[in-house]
Formats: sequence, structure tokens, C-alpha cells
Amino acid sequence: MYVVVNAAMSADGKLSTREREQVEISGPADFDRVDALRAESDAVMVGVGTVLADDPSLTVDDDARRERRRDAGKPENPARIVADSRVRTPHDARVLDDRADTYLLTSEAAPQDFVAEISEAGAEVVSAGEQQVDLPEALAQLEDHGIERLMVEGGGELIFSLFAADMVDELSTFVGPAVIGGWKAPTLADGDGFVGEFPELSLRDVERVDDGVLIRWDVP
Ligand SMILES: NC(=O)c1ccc[n+]([C@@H]2O[C@H](COP(=O)([O-])OP(=O)(O)OC[C@H]3O[C@@H](n4cnc5c(N)ncnc54)[C@H](O)[C@@H]3O)[C@@H](O)[C@H]2O)c1
Ligand SMILES: Nc1nc(=O)c(N)c(NC[C@H](O)[C@H](O)[C@H](O)COP(=O)(O)O)[nH]1
Repeated sequence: MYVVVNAAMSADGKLSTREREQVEISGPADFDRVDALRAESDAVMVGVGTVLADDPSLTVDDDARRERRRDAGKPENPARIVADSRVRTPHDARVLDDRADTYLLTSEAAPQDFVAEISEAGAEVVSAGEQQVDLPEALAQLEDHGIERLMVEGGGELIFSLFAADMVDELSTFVGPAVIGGWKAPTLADGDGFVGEFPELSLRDVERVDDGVLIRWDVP
């Protein structure tokens, strides 16, 4: 599986405010680039923290892009994936609407009645790991469902875990014209953080987009 991580961060590296309120860091050209990236992917993944904070739909907005997917024999939207160890996704979350297939990655710590209820609400449940989702195992199971190219849209905790599991192939960050600040504001990679050994990146290209900078890295 090829994994592309994409996120927008403020000039000081934050993904949202300390209240976890969303900030429009991207401008129109960057949001359009994100839409194109979704359209090129077999699935779009977030952590449940992002579902709880932003209630994203994770679908392709542009009609022509959805039509091109249909013409290529694909579903008009990529599948959606939520890493949600204990099933905290609300039943009325947009990711559970009928516009795309949705996989909920859970662990053995998920209460069985929650699993049954969320399946009723429209999610396909994939269990991997004891307390937290075992990402390599879960993503290997998703490969069996035809997911070869995965786009990850955050947040910081999930992105850290994917780097820790050595599963990221490409990282795109849009750095936008705002300072958010705050010790507790989510950043691009949160979790426990690395000490001593760090994932190394190789710079692919840099581009001016809207009033910010798009930086693309390969993860060799
Ligand atoms: N600017 C952007 O591009 C962008 C993108 C996405 C999210 N955000 C912001 O990020 C914040 C949410 O990020 P976050 O870090 O709180 O949550 P997150 O979206 O990274 O979700 C983390 C949760 O995922 C679950 N999870 C299951 N298995 C996991 C694993 N192996 N590793 C890590 N998590 C696992 C856990 O319940 C964990 O609490 C929100 O404020 C949102 O607005 C910003
Ligand atoms: N690329 C990007 N630039 C931003 O400035 C910003 N705030 C987000 N935030 C990510 C977050 O998860 C959003 O909620 C989804 O990008 C919205 O997704 P939908 O359009 O609802 O599918 N993402």
C-alpha cells in the first residue's frame, strides 16, 4: 500500500487551535489540490479525533472528478477509513452517510455492543490490535479490499503513529499564513514523539500555493 499524508498547518506548525477548533489554513487552490488528491486515492483516512472535532465528509467535491472516477469503473468517492480503537464515532457523523463506503478500524478494547451498533449505522468494522488499532495489521486487511493508494488527512496523533510504524511514503504539508500558537494545539505529529531516532525525509519539491507554501517530502 502506498500511503500519502496530507495536512495544512499554520506558520508555527499547528493543525488547529488549543480548543481543537478548525481553522481555515488552506486557501481555495490548496483545498482544490486536496480534493484532487482524494479523487486519486482508493481511500481517505482520519483518526476519530478529527471526526469528533471537524465532522468531515471526506468525499470528492468536484463533479468532474467524481465522473472521471465512475468512467474508470471506480466508486464515485474513495472509501473512508476512521481509526477508532474504542468506537467513539457518533452515529450521525458525516463519514457514515451513504456517499461512500466506510471502514472503522477498531481494537479488541472496543465494546461489542458499540461494534454492533456502528455496523448497523453503516460502517464496515475491521478489528486489529489490543488497546489501539494495530495500523500495519489493519491496513494489510484493507489491501484485501482493494485499497492500494491511501491518503491520510490527520490528525496529529494518527500521523505520528503512521510514522512510528514506518508506513508513510509521502508527506505533503501546506504551511499557511497564520500563527495559532498554544502548547496544547495539535501539531502535524503528536503522540509520544520520537527520541534519538527520527524518520528521515527527502525533499521532493516546494511550491507557492495561495498565500502559503506547499512542501512535498518523500519518506525513503
Ligand atoms: N489542518 C489539518 O490539515 C487537519 C487535518 C486533520 C485534523 N486536524 C485537526 O486535528 C485535530 C484532531 O487530531 P488528533 O490528534 O486529536 O486526533 P486524530 O484525528 O489523530 O485521532 C486520534 C485518535 O485516533 C484513534 N486511534 C486509533 N488507533 C490509533 C493509532 N494506532 N494511533 C493513533 N491514534 C489512533 C485514537 O482514538 C486517537 O485518540 C482536530 O483539532 C482537527 O481539527 C487538522
Ligand atoms: N487541507 C486542510 N486545510 C485546512 O485548512 C484544514 N483546516 C483542514 N482540515 C482537515 C479537516 O479534517 C477538514 O475537516 C476536512 O478537510 C474537511 O473535509 P470535508 O470537506 O468535510 O470532507 N484540511
